[in-house]
Amino acid sequence: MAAALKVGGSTLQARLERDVLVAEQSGLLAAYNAGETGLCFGRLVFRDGRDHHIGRIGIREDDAHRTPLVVDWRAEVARPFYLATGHTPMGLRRRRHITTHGRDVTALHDEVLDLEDTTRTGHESRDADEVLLAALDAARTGRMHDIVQTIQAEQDTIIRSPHRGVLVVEGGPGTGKTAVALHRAAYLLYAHREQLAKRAVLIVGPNPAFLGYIGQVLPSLGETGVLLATPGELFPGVRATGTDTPRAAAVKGSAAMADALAQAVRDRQQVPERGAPLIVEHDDGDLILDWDMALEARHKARETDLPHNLARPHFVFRLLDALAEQLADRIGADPYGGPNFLGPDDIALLAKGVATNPAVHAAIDTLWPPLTPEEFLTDYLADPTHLDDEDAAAIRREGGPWTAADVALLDEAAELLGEDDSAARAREEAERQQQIAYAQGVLDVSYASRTYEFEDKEEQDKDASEVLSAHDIIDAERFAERHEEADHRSAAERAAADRTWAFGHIIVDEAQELSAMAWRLLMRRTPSRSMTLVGDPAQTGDSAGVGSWERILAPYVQDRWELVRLGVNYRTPAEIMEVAAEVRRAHDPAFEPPSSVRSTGVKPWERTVDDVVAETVRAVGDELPAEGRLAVIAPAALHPALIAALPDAAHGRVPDLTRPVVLLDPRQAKGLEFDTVLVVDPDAIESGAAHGINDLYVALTRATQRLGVVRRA
Ligand SMILES: Nc1ncnc2c1ncn2[C@@H]1O[C@H](COP(=O)(O)OP(=O)(O)OP(=O)(O)O)[C@@H](O)[C@H]1O
Repeated sequence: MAAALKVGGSTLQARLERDVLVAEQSGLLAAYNAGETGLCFGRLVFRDGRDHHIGRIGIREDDAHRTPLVVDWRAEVARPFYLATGHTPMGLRRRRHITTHGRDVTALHDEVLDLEDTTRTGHESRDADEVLLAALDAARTGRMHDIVQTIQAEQDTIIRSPHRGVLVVEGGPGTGKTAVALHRAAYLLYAHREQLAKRAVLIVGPNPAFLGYIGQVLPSLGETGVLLATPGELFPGVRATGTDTPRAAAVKGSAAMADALAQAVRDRQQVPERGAPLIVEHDDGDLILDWDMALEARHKARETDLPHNLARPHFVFRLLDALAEQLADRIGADPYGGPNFLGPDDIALLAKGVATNPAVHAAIDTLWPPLTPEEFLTDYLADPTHLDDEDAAAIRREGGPWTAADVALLDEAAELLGEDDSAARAREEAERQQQIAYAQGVLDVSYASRTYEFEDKEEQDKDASEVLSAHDIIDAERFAERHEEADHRSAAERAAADRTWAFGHIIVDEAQELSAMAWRLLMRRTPSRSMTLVGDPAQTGDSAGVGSWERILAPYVQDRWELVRLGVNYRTPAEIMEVAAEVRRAHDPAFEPPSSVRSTGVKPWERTVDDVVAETVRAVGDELPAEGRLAVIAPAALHPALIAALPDAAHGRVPDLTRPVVLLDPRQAKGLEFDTVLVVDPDAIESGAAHGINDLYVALTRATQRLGVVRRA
């Protein structure tokens, strides 16, 4: 790859070749890297003698038949690895789990599924879940790992679901929703490589720390055609660094904003006041742009139903015509009432004068200005209209950085405004013509070399006529287009820079957190409506439930969506889950958490103290695992004191989760997990936000081993 990147040359041909090479090499590199960890993790021996090794990627022998050596876990033939049971062995005689460390095999676990088979390997395990439990018990690293070795049957069904529309995956904490969604992306990329590699997959997660946490999973499976983004990163060129009050975010996210913005765009299409026309100085006499004239032009422009910037030329041309006509009428008028003195040439000349007068354009611009989404929204937020007074006050802002909620509004504005890209298109067309000329040159060279190749041959003419050269089957225009297709960055990179990109599939984690305006944005990014949504009503700020999925999805897909549920908690041991469930039961006595797949025998502790910071520091000292990670989850207000007292803890907007101790607020902790978790001042977390109980529930369910609660006296 390094060599490929160094390939010099500024010609189009050299650049194309380099880009193709780099794309190829980076794909290969991802596959090789994936191969370094757990390349092969399973083996299936069938009763009929078939014997397959299963791995993260498929590998074939370099023989004439390209014999499979390792079968990709996503292939149909690998399915019994995840689904076969003693009850339904799916033709299996035995299933082996192979555990490796680097290039060494460190453990083998065999399961015999054919009871008549009496041969033994000595690796038979008594507990079928041994490999799963070992994976769940392992020390955390601060990065999510793939689960291909231990995908459970209920998860496998979702990962391979043939459903083409919107699939909603619901489940309590730690049920593997995120893991399943990521593996589904990997599966879809495998099963529909043709469509998806070109269109890329978008994964939307709640915050940058979470994206950092899950970012390695797909590359570790050899998949790179994926773009990860938070909802605040979905408008190319804009970085959302500001924050909104919860009230402002709620107003900006509400569906009513779509109408308000549409109205506000119409407000920017003005006409002069009646009786107060605009007077424009012009060499051939002042021009009078009045109410009537502008109203007629605006009516015609709006009739096109085009977005603001695209309808604008219609408005401009109508007015230019009307003003030229006004001038002609005035100059050429016959005082005795006869026909106009001016001939068509004179009129054309007058029209040209009007159309090239900058003052005319400046006047028209004040009525129907060309607008960028950024300009428009900045103005709108300074003086929000078409909202009730309280809502308007909540979002009013003069300048300042963009927020995540603004991003959906910018996208909405971009739709309403449209982009007048005629200048850019003219440039592109000129470039295309250049490429065609270049391609013609290449074809001419190939034609010349064809004659040369056959020069020595006796029956030169006959042979030559039977051999098709590039020249015979392709013309210069098509040749140029082909090169253009092979050109450029990866699909994911192109997608990241293009607001109008249509993704092949979108995965949304914490989907119930998204606002109505954010849904509008995401739906525009996936015209095919191929999506996997992940959420848990009990962990989100919304009063959710199936009803809310229907409310969100029905406007876009009617009833073409499917809900699946996961019911087993793989992360949190039973002891911790009991504490978390108790907290919820105080509000909802019937609450049932997902059942934990394991228990550790370690009970969570709780201490009530006056000085929560000092107690937290002591607890960090006591609880810090020898291996693995510890998180302190505390309300944001306590962070300055905790940062001072725990100087080694990672903290901030995107904390480094691979450090031994990390300080987070409850919202940042969403989706993450740690060996040990200390929850500080739970009462403040619970009362700190509208759905504080959900935030506390999230905080209490992040640990894989130990939980401590430091309560304020
Ligand atoms: N089949 C499995 N094999 C091994 N580990 C698994 C399996 N399923 C889930 N896990 C592990 O369980 C943990 C929880 O998974 P994940 O984060 O996907 O859950 P979640 O439902 O998204 O949780 P939350 O809603 O609480 O964020 C992860 O460490 C994941 O790797």
